[in-house]
Amino acid sequence: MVVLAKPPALDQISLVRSPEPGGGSPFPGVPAVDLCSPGAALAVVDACERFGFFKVVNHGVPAGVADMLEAEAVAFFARPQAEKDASGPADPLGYGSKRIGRNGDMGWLEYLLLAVDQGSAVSKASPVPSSSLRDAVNEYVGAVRGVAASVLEAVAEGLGVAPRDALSRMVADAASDQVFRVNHYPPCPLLQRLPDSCSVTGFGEHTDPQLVSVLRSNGTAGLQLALRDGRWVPVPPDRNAFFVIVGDSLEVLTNGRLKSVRHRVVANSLKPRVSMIYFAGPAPAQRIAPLPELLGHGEQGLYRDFTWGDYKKAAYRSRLGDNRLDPFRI
Ligand SMILES: C=C1C[C@]23C[C@@]1(O)CC[C@H]2[C@@]12CC[C@H](O)[C@@](C)(C(=O)O1)[C@H]2[C@@H]3C(=O)O
Ligand SMILES: O=C(O)CCC(=O)C(=O)O
Ligand SMILES: [Fe+2]
Repeated sequence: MVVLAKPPALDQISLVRSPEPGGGSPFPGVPAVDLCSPGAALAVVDACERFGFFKVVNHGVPAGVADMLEAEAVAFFARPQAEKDASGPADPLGYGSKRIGRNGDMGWLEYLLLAVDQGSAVSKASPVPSSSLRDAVNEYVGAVRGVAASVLEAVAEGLGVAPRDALSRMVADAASDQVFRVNHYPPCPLLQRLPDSCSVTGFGEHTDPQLVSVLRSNGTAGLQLALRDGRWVPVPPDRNAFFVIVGDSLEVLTNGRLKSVRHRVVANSLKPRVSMIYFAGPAPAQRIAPLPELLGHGEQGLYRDFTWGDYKKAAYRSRLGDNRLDPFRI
């Protein structure tokens, strides 16, 4: 047996095996959908059923909106540690470094986690380090929540659910629980001392609890997703697209027809990765149960009744990699 000596800086961070090529059917690549094209609704549902993941292209959000936020984020993460720590520790909101959540998960990253108001502005409760960063987040979130709404409308239409806003209105609700996160994965030169088959965990494998998450990153690779057969595949970065991730709540609302997707980020030895993710969650009182149109006559839902508030509370007690839906399955 080969025993790997981990450099001390990585002591508490797990190593991951790099995806191995071969086995299973070949991954045809991440589906790309133009939400304005004819057939978009069916393409969205097909991608969500097969992968729980796709990318939105030709989305109409000006590149400058994301670039401005990325520049602000890079400037913030370059500040002295003590200044960044003044916006933390993340519990759950604010600046966090290496620790993810409250239950011992660790990754090679630092981040800012913020709550978003209905006016798509960062909520007053979130510790935002500067007014220029706040302005950039507000402008970006204002645009990206429109993408999330269009995706949820396409899902409803593609599944034949009426009205078309049956899902998107859960996120538009005045009390909806929207979260925004900027992750910075610094280069991890220590990786070069590990065998090629090994990587360092940036963000450990997990599913997102919300309905959908909309992710945009810079051009640095690292995101991977688990295919339905359990194989991990890398997602080529595309700074001009938004990646959409199906979350646990959408899985339940569609009675398992769309399944949430496990994903993770591995560290890069040379280049920093910056990602920004908008998590579209419903109001705490929202009942998360299969939409009646998606249940056949007399068919039972696969999950016991719960509200988003119940689920979020349970999620925050879980470890990142736990299968959080399991206790809710009938
Ligand atoms: C370990 C954890 C971090 C997390 C809360 C949790 O207890 C389990 C879910 C995690 C997750 C994953 C998706 C999002 O990044 C996130 C903000 C969320 O809503 O659920 C994180 C939570 C977090 O980092 O606080
Ligand atoms: O940083 C990334 O690319 C993905 C992070 C992620 O999955 C998350 O924050 O939930
Ligand atoms: Fe995630």
